[in-house]
Amino acid sequence: MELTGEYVPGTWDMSVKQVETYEASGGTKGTTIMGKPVVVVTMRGAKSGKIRKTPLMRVEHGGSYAIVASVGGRPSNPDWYHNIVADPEVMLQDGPDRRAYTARLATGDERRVWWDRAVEAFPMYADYQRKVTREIPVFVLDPA
Ligand SMILES: C[C@H](OP(=O)(O)OC[C@@H](O)[C@@H](O)[C@@H](O)Cn1c2nc(=O)[nH]c(=O)c-2cc2ccc(O)cc21)C(=O)N[C@@H](CCC(=O)N[C@@H](CCC(=O)O)C(=O)O)C(=O)O
Repeated sequence: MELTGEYVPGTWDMSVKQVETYEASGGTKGTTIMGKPVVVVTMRGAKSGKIRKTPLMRVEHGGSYAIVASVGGRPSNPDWYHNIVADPEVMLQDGPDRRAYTARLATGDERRVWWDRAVEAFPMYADYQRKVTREIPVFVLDPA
């Protein structure tokens, strides 16, 4: 189910520009960072109700994805974390493919499995986790 409403870009220029390039090229440009694949997740703002779009590392397995609220190892969760908690119905664009997913916070064994997949896809996640005391949240996105 498509998310409708006014898109309001975030405040990190790098992320905003990556979304613009990704979408303007139909998912053929701006699809990597540091040589690793990136997806774009569209969500609803928890406070504003506006449409928000966030580029995140691509972690995929069996048609489901994980998105990792690492924010480069900052001490607090990113704003987008609160959006997903408030409304788990998102769109995820992986290259040219854009589909609806339902997100859930991974815990216990499931988080361990997906965390390992995430670190395999983007090893810096392990460095980020070592830097912070918070347990970096991992959401699993299943096809809606
Ligand atoms: C800077 C802030 O963005 P943020 O949601 O905290 O997200 C910070 C970063 O995680 C975000 O920029 C990511 O795209 C960075 N990032 C990754 N960030 C990650 O956390 N994990 C990744 O795997 C990741 C990969 C990645 C790849 C490429 C790239 O270009 C960036 C990448 C922001 O733009 N805030 C807005 C508000 C955003 C928002 O969603 N507000 C909500 C309210 C949220 C709340 O309730 O607190 C609303 O509209 O209602 C603002 O201050 O105006």
